[in-house]
Amino acid sequence: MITNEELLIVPMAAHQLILASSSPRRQELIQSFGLPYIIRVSDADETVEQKITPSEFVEVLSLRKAATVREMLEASDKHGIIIGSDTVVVYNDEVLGKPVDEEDAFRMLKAMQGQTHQVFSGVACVDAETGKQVVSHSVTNVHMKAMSDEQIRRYIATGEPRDKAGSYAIQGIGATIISGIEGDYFTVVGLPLSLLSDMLLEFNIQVL
Ligand SMILES: Cc1cn([C@H]2C[C@H](O)[C@@H](COP(=O)(O)OP(=O)(O)OP(=O)(O)O)O2)c(=O)[nH]c1=O
Repeated sequence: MITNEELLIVPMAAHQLILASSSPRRQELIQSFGLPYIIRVSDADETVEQKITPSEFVEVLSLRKAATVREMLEASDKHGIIIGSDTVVVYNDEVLGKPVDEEDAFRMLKAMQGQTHQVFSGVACVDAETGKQVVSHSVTNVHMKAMSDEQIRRYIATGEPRDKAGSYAIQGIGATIISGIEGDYFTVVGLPLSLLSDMLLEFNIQVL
């Protein structure tokens, strides 16, 4: 016979996170929760036509990534919480995504060196079964050291800037060009774990 206590535990254990991301960084970070998860990559269109603020932008895209995965799931697989996330760098009112090529990366790093920029990361949680949505974002200020053109070129030659918003990775050799941050580190890496754990509480998922 199943006791009431067991009944409380069973639905929690059955919870599953569905990470809607192709980003190896996000995949690594979600592992740290120690909860069962699977990955389903969304093919969401990442263009936004209307003029919106960076916080709206990352929230819209995070939700779109999660919602696209929900549409892709077979009815029988619609269990768990789908997590979508999007990260952009904002400097001088310009929203910087991933560089299109090395010149684009150079342009971004040249502008941001010696200055402070902001990193916005959005997170969307969507219940695969009910469609319930919770969306939020977090912002971190990042101070980048002054760099010569030669240093910027050397960094680009490492290949690290290629698939990163703002053309750098704080978790890689890019750490050496950052002098400090104000705010959450994981917001910069691309998945605000602290914010996400709070959001999951709204789906009765307790990370700790
Ligand atoms: C600023 C910064 C960004 N990034 C990365 C995180 C994201 O992978 C990427 C921003 O691109 P996104 O478009 O947010 O994500 P993605 O296309 O890589 O993955 P998906 O949409 O499938 O989830 O930049 C770092 O890894 N380190 C950093 O310091």
